[in-house]
Amino acid sequence: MEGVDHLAFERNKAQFDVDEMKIVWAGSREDFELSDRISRLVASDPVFRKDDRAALGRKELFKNTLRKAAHAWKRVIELRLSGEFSALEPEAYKLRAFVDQPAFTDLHWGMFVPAIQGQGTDEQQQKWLPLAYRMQIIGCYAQTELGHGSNVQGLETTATFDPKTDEFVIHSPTLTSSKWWPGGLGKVSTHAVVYARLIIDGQDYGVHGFIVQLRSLDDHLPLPGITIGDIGMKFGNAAYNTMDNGVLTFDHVRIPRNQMLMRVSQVTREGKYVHSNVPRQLVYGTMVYVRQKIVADASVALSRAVCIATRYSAVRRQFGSHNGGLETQVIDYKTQQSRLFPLLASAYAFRFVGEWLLWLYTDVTERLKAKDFSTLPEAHACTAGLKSLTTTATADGIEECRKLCGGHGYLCSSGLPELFAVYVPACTYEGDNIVLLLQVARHLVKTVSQLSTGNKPVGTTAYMARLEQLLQYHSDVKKAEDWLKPNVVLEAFEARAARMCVACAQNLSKFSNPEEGFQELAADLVEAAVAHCQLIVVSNVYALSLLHKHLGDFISTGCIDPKQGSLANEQLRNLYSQVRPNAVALVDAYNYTDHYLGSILGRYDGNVYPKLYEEAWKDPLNDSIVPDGFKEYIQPLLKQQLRNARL
Ligand SMILES: CCCCCCCC/C=C\CCCCCC(=O)SCCNC(=O)CCNC(=O)[C@H](O)C(C)(C)COP(=O)(O)OP(=O)(O)OC[C@H]1O[C@@H](n2cnc3c(N)ncnc32)[C@H](O)[C@@H]1OP(=O)(O)O
Ligand SMILES: Cc1cc2nc3c(=O)[nH]c(=O)nc-3n(C[C@H](O)[C@H](O)[C@H](O)COP(=O)(O)OP(=O)(O)OC[C@H]3O[C@@H](n4cnc5c(N)ncnc54)[C@H](O)[C@@H]3O)c2cc1C
Repeated sequence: MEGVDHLAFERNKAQFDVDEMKIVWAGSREDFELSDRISRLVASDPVFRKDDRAALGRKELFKNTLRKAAHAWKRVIELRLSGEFSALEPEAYKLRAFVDQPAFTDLHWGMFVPAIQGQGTDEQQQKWLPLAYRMQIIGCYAQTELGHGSNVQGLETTATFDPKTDEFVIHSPTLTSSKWWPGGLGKVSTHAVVYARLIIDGQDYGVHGFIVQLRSLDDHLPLPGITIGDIGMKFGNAAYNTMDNGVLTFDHVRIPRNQMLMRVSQVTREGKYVHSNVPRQLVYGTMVYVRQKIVADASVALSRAVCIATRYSAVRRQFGSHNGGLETQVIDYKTQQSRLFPLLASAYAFRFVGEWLLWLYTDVTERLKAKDFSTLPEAHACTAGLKSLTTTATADGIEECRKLCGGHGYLCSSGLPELFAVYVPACTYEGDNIVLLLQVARHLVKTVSQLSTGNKPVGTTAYMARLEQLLQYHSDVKKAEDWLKPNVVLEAFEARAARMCVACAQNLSKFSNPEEGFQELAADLVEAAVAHCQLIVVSNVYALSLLHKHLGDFISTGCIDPKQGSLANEQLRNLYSQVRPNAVALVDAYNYTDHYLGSILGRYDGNVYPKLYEEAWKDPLNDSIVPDGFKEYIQPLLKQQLRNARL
């Protein structure tokens, strides 16, 4: 029934103030009001409709994306959403988020602009940023090649300095050096920040960034020497196919010398290479920025899936009917709770860890401006590790939510297949998750090895300073409620991470060649890195379900014994019972519109069955009663069977 709240009985059970929780989730009252206003604005605009997306072919889908991006930009300007003429303002960023369709603009604003801001000199910023802010040029981030993505130092594209003309010659010497993957490159970008090996007088100075114009600003055709196109359909139907991930090769393309991004190092008119007194890793700065953004976005994607699965689990009933009464809501099954509630808790935990990481990133940015590079390794390890941890958990969590919705979760109208397909590449882009965990492991092993030299660990590794105590630690939990004390949980996680790191460091020391040892022990190192990253995010329910999931680690490192493991599980069951009456209210606190959720199963009013039924009839296959192809392919079969039957 329209207008009836089928979930009202669930909402009435809530034991907390949902409106207050909406503000906690949003970050502040101001943020809440902004999100609320912009999400409604997007939901009520027919151009931003997305319920028809799954049935569109690639070309229509792409054109639809261009239309939405252009309309979003128009809205930003018309409504003066941002004080400045830029889509980097929070209002414009939210508008893009609620439009919910990946587009070239993500890479323009999310990587091209930040690359110039972070690696361009003041002069370069003054020249390029106003053009980019007004979208008079559209840029992408062209780093990955057909042959190399993770190994940035292995890139093959060359930028050779020509002192005669004061230019760089950008060239793709091999097939594997073709740029491959950059979003926005395939069909839209006029410019790119291209990462290439700098060659001066035959000497290779490693990978640097260059601003290169790709297409004419008049007719959009590729400039001479440039071959460019889309790399083809990707996983899922609509999903990430709204994006024109591209291929690009250069045949001796010339650009002026001043288009090398020169904040970190410079090439003079005479062809002299000058490296500023800053770490070369600043060339990787854009990746650090985007990894932090990806962590902040993980809670959004996971919370959408959890919202759908929670509401639907309260609507869906199976078994348990007595005397013709109602069947049991599937959310009341303990197995459903043990799969769903840790994800609900994770979404909240990731929301808060995202805020913390933004603080850390802002802090390191301020320090870098003051030429203090001391916290850069910590910022790199935290952004890399948390990007890996949160995207893996979110991708797995979305898929779990699909299963939690049974068969109907497999329908596109549940919103879950597309959410999964659009999200899962986050485990790969901006750094493959395993490759990033190995970076964290390097940081941890280094921290452990420096303890003997008296180096005091700081930031998220500060717990290592208490190594002796953590190596002696054994949990003193005696009853289930003891696991409710935050300190008890935290210490167990600290001891587990510390012991796993120390074990890795000890095993590494047995190798005469440390690099060989690192390769050999990589799987253990990744597990130690995960333990460290989980320590960063632990909080009550979330922590206990993790402890239960990784019980083997906690017992084998001697932090807790099997009895204490069972007590944690007992406490977890108690906590699930406490979450149960609040579950629907906890997902209401995300304040998502039905437009944004894009899911019949997750509708706010819980009116699932009539709407599912209605939606099925909208499928293009139901446009005709007898399908196209009947006469050619089905009828002859049927007739033949009839003939055979007569024989
Ligand atoms: C409206 C706005 C919308 C905004 C939306 C934004 C969100 C957009 C979302 C989605 C769009 C999709 C975007 C996808 C884009 C991409 O994928 S771009 C390509 C990304 N590529 C990668 O991430 C490549 C991964 N590989 C690497 O990062 C590196 O190659 C490596 C770190 C794995 C190894 O680098 P290498 O130079 O070989 O380093 P090592 O020898 O291992 O280490 C040397 C030292 O450098 C330190 N280090 C490494 N990286 C960094 C860093 N980023 N920052 C600081 N320091 C770093 C490392 O720890 C070593 O230190 P020590 O010598 O002290 O041990
Ligand atoms: C949707 C999408 C959008 C993208 N957008 C952009 C973009 O805008 N710009 C851009 O430049 N790039 C972009 N990329 C490329 C992306 O950054 C790379 O794909 C990513 O960094 C992974 O690199 P790779 O593909 O080389 O993976 P590989 O490194 O080839 O990974 C293959 C396997 O090898 C393993 N592996 C690799 N190295 C190691 C190691 N040292 N130790 C152990 N295992 C290892 C990995 O774990 C993985 O299992 C995008 C990719 C995708 C999927």
